[in-house]
Amino acid sequence: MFSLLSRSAQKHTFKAVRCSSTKTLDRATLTIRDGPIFSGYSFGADKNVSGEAVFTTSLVGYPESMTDPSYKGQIICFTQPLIGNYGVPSSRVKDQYHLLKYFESPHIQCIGIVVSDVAMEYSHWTAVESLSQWCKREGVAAITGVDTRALVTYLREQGSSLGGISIGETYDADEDAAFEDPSAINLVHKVSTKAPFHIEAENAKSHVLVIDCGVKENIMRNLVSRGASITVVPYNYPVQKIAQKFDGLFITNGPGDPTHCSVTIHNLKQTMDEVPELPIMGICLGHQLLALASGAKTIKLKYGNRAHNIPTLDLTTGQCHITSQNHGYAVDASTLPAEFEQYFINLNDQSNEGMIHKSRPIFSTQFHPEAKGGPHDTTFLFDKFFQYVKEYKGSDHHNLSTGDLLADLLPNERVLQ
Ligand SMILES: NC(=O)CC[C@H](N)C(=O)O
Repeated sequence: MFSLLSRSAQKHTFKAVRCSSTKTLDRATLTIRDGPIFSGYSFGADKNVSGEAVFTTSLVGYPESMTDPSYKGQIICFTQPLIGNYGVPSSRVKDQYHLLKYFESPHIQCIGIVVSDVAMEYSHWTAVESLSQWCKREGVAAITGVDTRALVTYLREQGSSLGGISIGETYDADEDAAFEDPSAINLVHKVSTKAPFHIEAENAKSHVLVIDCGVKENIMRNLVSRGASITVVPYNYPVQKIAQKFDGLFITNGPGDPTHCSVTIHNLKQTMDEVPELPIMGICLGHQLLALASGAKTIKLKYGNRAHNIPTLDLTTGQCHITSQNHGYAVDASTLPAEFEQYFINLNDQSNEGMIHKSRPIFSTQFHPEAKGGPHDTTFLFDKFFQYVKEYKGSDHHNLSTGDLLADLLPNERVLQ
């Protein structure tokens, strides 16, 4: 059994664990700030990186997770011991909505990955390259041969930590480069669209405004496939000025500390004040921003929740759903304002997983109902949102006058379809 002493007291070093394909690979080291050091082998870009080291226990879905903009600036450790065996599909394949079929964004968003044993050979009918080739091509550091059980034990005991991957034969732990802390900056600014764009649904039944804080393709797919045309705007777009022209408002997932998005929080608050009947749904960062705009507070969790099988209780029905999650922050349920109630709670750590307005068509979830890949237990929440949209469209409150909206909104639009 290893002892997990702080690095100032003792730098605990783990030798590379046995893994396949190491003969041809360069040495690499994963260092946790004030924590252990792991020797391994590089199978990605020849590049030293640092960021927040987080772990996910999902068994599949590494292409989707690595392209999820919510992982921006993070080093993902996969606890599933063998990663890469089904290769990587093409980023060029699109679906009928012109959305990426296999990825959540066009590029890898995390800065590095850590695995116990990478599969350099792969087999899958959609695969066009190996995980190693993809990481190299995208400039992402990757280390194999790491005792991921020891790493996760450390992260669970000490909490989220900064880490660095360095490539090379010799590594001197005393010459650590400064660790970059991605939570110190507004990562949403890096991943949000720079200009509004529009996706027209065939035989559109509604028009939804989407605030892009780092949107996943499958969130847009879940909206458009339900007959909604969507207009997607940057995270800092003054949505309060145009919200009354839409049938609903959606706030997406995104990276980093939600409190950095003060402009989005301000805009959301004004929108809720000025268009009180507007249906609103938020996911993950979208949930946190909606909570902050309503007056609640967020907290940083010790090590976050990243998995595809987290049990979550729906407090309105008593039903448990298995959910996909990827977050390091959470809404402090004790600070929810009186007009909201908790919607879901996490059955592992009791943290807040959603809120719902007591009288208005507004709700949000910390977990991911769009979950790609899977599970799909909670996609009914998109149907709930569109039920709200339908009722709003049929109500007196909503005088839709789209008119020249798109022309005003999208001077240099990227209209898809
Ligand atoms: N997936 C997300 O939207 C993540 C939300 C936020 N960045 C967090 O880590 O809590």
